[in-house]
Amino acid sequence: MGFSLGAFATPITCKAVNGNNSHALDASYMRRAAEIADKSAGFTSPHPNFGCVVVTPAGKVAGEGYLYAQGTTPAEVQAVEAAGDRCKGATAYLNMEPGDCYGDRAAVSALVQAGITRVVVGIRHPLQHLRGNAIRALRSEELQVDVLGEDLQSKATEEALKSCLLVNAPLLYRAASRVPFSVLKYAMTLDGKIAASSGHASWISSKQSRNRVFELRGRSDAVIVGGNTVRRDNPRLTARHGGGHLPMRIVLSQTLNLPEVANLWDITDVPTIVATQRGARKSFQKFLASRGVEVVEFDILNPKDVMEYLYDRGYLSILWECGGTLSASAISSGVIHKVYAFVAPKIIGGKDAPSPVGELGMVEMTQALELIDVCYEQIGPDMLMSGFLHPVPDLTPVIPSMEETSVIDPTVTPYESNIIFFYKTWDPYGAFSNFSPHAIRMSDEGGNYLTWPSVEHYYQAHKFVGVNDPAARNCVEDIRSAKSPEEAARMGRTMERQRPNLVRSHWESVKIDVMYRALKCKFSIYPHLNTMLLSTTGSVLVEASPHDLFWGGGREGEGLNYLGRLLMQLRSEFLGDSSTSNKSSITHRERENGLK
Ligand SMILES: NC(=O)C1=CN([C@@H]2O[C@H](COP(=O)(O)OP(=O)(O)OC[C@H]3O[C@@H](n4cnc5c(N)ncnc54)[C@H](OP(=O)(O)O)[C@@H]3O)[C@@H](O)[C@H]2O)C=CC1
Ligand SMILES: Nc1c(N[C@@H]2O[C@H](COP(=O)(O)O)[C@@H](O)[C@H]2O)[nH]c(=O)[nH]c1=O
Repeated sequence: MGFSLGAFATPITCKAVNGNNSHALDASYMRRAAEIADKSAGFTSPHPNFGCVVVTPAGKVAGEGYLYAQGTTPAEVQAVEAAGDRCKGATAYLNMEPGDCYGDRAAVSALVQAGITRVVVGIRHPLQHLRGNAIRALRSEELQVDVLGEDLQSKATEEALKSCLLVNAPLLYRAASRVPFSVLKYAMTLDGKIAASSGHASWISSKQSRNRVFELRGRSDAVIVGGNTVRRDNPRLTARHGGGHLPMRIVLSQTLNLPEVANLWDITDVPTIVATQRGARKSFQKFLASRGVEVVEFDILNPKDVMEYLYDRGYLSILWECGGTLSASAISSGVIHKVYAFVAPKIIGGKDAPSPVGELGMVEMTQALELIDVCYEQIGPDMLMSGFLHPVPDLTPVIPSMEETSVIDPTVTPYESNIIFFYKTWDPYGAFSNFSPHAIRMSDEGGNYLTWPSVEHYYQAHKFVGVNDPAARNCVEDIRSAKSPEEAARMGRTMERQRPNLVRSHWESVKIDVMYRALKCKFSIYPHLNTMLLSTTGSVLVEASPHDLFWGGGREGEGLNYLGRLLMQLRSEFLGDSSTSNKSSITHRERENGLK
């Protein structure tokens, strides 16, 4: 579950009373909203893709609209304008909750003023500071708002939800993983070669396939190749499909041993960045700069650091059009999310002819990376196979509904709740951190009381408690005597990774209760901590850990914030507001998915 103030602040006045039939209709209009949202992807600089479909009570589509580019007329405004009077009592389908970056409520106002009475939302806005705002505003205007996966749950709506996730996959990856969405594309012969053994590669795929590549480039913020591809192919890397967005071109070259004459140094139509190793060929760097090519130096040039850098520059999606050496490095670094393989019905042979992915260090077929959500499409004579290496992050079902929030802590009011962030122990509410130096005394399995230097010590050690193996028992003792909470965390995580056989069975399903017990003890035995916790009544508590997406809230609200939730639950119990007092009442369908 992800956390957002918007989610906590959503009242439960509007629950859909829908049968499966109406779910199927909702799903089909929502798929249409996602389909039209996607229209802008090829023509504008990448941005969230919004689509809106207005449907009358009689089931007729009265108006449609999609956002052409950031700052242009919102999809919702266009759709209600197109529908005119037929908006009265109609339903609006939005693939994504509108963003409200600058307090601009144009989308919400248009729906309200047009007389729309029901809004179906595909996914909540993935960015935490925008998530839930528009939904809350619409509900406060008495519109019925149904969110897929929250208010509407069925096979049909699941499929529609998927199309909403796909149409904004780059934004979701960016929000969840803090890297741009990366697609590896290559063209290969039927015998798996991306060039002849001479290195010659133009062309493997057909003209139709290459036109599709232009479209893919037009959907991306940048296209990446390695130095060898520049030397070998002298590519242009432009999107030549008749107008639209032109991606930035990026060359990754460690040696900077690149030709002085190259199409990529002509930046008349589109800029080029060369990413290189610090200090490489300074004279050539100067030459590139004189041509207007930007050079960015990295201490160690590797795909991960380059992706983090591009994330910081605000990039959403990257197309990798490199050869096998660089693609292997990118895949090994975990930065590639999706693959597009164009397979041409040609055989070139050649034992030294390059293949699309170089060395990954795998030796058994069982280690092979399996693509998910695979699609097959014939393009001219070629076959295009595409699929994901990582699942598209689904932030929607991880947002707690208001009911769940009320169960966790009834003191949190639907509107205008404050958020109190805590993380490092020296922060104002740092004592809420599990690393705070507050020892706890807890009874073990045999009923004997043991002292643990911090909640973190207790939590980490309990990964190995009850396992009938002397190594596990040693592990528990070693963690208990760790010098610091940091040390305990490091030991627990390392041991869990290196010796998974020592981890107690069902750890994933008991870990919340383990944490709950430790926290309950900590906030019961230290009166000043108890007072501090109660002083936060009415506020949402969030552990602002950017790394831990299970116990923490993540950098952009994408984390599940279980630590914050448990503290709110305890606060509520201490106030006598909840009947649950012996164990964590957080019963969550994602409990078993969390990682720490
Ligand atoms: N059919 C197709 O779809 C495609 C075919 N090709 C063909 O592939 C061949 C080139 O393949 P290949 O040499 O693998 O491709 P690349 O040039 O795309 O990648 C390798 C180069 O990337 C640079 N690089 C920077 N950082 C790294 C890193 N961390 N790990 C690895 N490389 C890094 C190096 O450049 P430097 O040496 O300058 O330091 C390295 O030589 C050519 O024959 C080309 O025609 C290429 C792309 C697509
Ligand atoms: N050979 C080959 C591809 N090669 C890729 O396309 C680049 C050339 O792009 P451009 O100069 O813009 O036309 C080249 O450097 C390599 O990255 N792509 C394909 O779709 N099919 C093909 O058969």
